[in-house]
Amino acid sequence: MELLTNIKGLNGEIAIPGDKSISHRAIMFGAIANGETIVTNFLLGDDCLSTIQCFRKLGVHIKQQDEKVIIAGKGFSGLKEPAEVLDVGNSGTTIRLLIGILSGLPFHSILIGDQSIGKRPMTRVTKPLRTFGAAIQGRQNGEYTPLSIKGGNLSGIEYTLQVASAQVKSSLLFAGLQANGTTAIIEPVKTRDHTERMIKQFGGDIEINDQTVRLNGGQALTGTTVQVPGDISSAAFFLVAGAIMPNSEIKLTNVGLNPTRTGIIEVMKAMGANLTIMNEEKDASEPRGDLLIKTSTLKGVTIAGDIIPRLIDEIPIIALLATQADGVTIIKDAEELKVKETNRIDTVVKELTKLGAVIEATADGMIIQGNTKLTGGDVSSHGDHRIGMMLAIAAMLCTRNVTLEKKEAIDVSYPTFFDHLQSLI
Ligand SMILES: O=C(O)C1=C[C@@H](OP(=O)(O)O)[C@@H](O)[C@H](O)C1
Ligand SMILES: C=C(OP(=O)(O)O)C(=O)O
Repeated sequence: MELLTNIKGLNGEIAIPGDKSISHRAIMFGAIANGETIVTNFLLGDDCLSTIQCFRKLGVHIKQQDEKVIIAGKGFSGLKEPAEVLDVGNSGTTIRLLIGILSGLPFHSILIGDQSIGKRPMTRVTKPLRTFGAAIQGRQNGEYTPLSIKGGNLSGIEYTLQVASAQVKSSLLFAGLQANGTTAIIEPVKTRDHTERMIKQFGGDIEINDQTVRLNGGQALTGTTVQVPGDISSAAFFLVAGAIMPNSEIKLTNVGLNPTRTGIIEVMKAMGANLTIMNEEKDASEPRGDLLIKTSTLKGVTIAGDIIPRLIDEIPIIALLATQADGVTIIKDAEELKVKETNRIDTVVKELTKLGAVIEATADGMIIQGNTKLTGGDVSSHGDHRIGMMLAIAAMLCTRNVTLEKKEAIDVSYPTFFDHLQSLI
């Protein structure tokens, strides 16, 4: 598609669509709890729709009407052996969390996904889940899909995460809920805590002590109402757009502000962004508020260490932000970018370079020169939603034509992205 270029300002207000991580988990907890769960502001992205389809194949009755989803939960024991293969599409969250759920269930299931999923590492979950007692097979000893799982009879374990990953932590917590005894997960670096919050919201008991999360198996959860806040990872594209475009002022409403996700706000403020948080609701099960962003004068920073998991999905758009700041920006400790929908170090560097950015890949991140003029060219999302959206924002600063290949990838997390962008012009 031809992207919009040469834009002179963005103004208006956007209600950011539901959070992807929370939408997935709302379906999963709704399915394993007893009784009805009602989810509002559910994200209608392809990834979350894949989660719904998988749980339907596991025998769960799920009614979806636009952003409202009603799940008839019957507990873990209400899940039935699927007669068909479970297809997670492009969704890493769906597959890794589902493996944890299926590990506790006494039946056989097969999990597949798209080409990108076929390259993403699964040993990070399959190895500790085997220690719980699950039988899991797959290519390269359980590293890659297709995976086959025969679960049941789990015993709780104590496990220190080898990578900072909320998907691994959550997968093991789902297994722990079904295991005999106690499960303890130790996180060297804190990652998003939506699973822990939702266990409490569904009436479960979970102890969080510094960086150790502990729960007992055999707990019964109860269905509830989940009001999904807007996704800060989606808001990030418009935060950056508002900051780097001239004559801009954008209000983003109902954005999730869970502290394990707000690294982008801290980095933008450190870079000098004219960003204000308004109408904060701190006491909700998931904190939320509105964000106001205005055209900003920015400076380069170093982004490294414990903040990385708190902004991991925002790094492609932060790279674009850095091209418009004064000075150099260095991103370190972000090797995990290599195992996302694409190798996001390579795809960011390759595609932004085509548009005129000066950016260099390093072993664990990138080095971005600031104050660069973006020109134009033919770019591709490589099938990665976050790369596609970042390029669409970059194009608005370009002086020549920009075409985007594989724009449909954006439907994974933000199907209304282009409508929202257009509404600001
Ligand atoms: O738990 C989650 O919902 C997610 C965790 C992160 O992945 P990792 O756990 O692999 O870091 C993130 O990149 C992904 O988009 C969603
Ligand atoms: C990495 C992402 O998602 P997932 O791991 O669920 O595919 C993402 O949304 O950026």
